Amino acid sequence: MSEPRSDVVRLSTGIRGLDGLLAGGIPEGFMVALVGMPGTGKTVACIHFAWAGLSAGESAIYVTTEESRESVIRQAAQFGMGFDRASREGRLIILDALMRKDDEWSLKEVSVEEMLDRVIAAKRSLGRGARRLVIDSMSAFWLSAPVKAREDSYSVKRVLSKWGLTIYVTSQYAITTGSAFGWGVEHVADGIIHFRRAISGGVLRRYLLVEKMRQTPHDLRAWEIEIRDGSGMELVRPLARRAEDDALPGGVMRRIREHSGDEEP
Ligand SMILES: Nc1ncnc2c1ncn2[C@@H]1O[C@H](COP(=O)(O)OP(=O)(O)OP(=O)(O)O)[C@@H](O)[C@H]1O
Repeated sequence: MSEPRSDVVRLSTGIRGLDGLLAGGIPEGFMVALVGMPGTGKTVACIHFAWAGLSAGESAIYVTTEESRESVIRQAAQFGMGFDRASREGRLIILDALMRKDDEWSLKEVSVEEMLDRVIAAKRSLGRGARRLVIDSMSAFWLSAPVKAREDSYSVKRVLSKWGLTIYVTSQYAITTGSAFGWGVEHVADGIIHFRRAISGGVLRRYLLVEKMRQTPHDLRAWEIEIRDGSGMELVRPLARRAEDDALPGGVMRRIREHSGDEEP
C-alpha cells in the first residue's frame, strides 16, 4: 500500500486516539457525517472537534438545532472546554436554531437556506481563522420532508466548499431500525463516522467505526468509546482481536501506533 499523500492537510478530531485511526486526522475541506442513534456521542464528538481548533487559537462556527446555545456551552464546560470564553472573545459563533432569540446568530426559521446564509455571515465575520464548522444536526431540517435530505446535503457541500471550512454534520438514525431515515448525508459526505450503542453485561456501551474517509488509509475496526465527566470522549479498545488486525491493509497498524503512541496490545 502506498504512503498517504503528503499534500493532505489534516485537522485533529480532538479525541484522544481517534486521529491515529485516520492517518493523522480529518483532511482539510472535507465534509464528514457523524451518524448514529440518539445518545451515542455525536454531539460530544462535535464539541471535541470545535475545541481542537479553538484551543489552538482558531475560530469556529457551531450550528445547534436540537439544543440551545447555552446547553452546548454547558456541555462543553463539563469536559473542561471553554466555549463560553471563546464566545466572549468573538472566536466562536454558535448559531442557535432552537431558541430563535432576536439576535444575529439565531436562525429565524429552520431551513437549510437560512442556515447557509448565517454560516456564511459568521465565516465573513470570523475571517480566515475559522476553519471548522459543526452542523448538529442536519436531521432537524428534514423533520417534515425526509426526501430533501440528499438534496440539502448536496447544497451544504456545494455552497460551503469555497469557504475553506472543514465540516462535521450529524445525522440521526431511527431508534426503530438503527438506520438513516432515507437517502441522507452519507452519500455526499467525504467521510462517515458511525456511532453505535449496545447493552453488554447489563451496561450501556458505545462504539465508533470509521466507515468511510476518502484519501485516508483508515482503521477498519469498531472501537469502544467512553464519555467521561471532566474530559469527554476517549477511545478505550478495539473490538477486533489481535489476530483480526491482519485483515487491515498493510501499513495501517503501523500508522495507528505512530499516531496513538500505544504500546503493542
Ligand atoms: N458530563 C458528562 N459525563 C459523562 N457522560 C456524559 C456527560 N455529558 C454527557 N454524557 C453522556 O453523553 C450522552 C449524550 O451524548 P451526545 O449528546 O453526544 O449524543 P448524540 O449522539 O448527539 O445524541 P442525539 O442524537 O440525541 O443528539 C449522554 O446521554 C451521557 O451518557
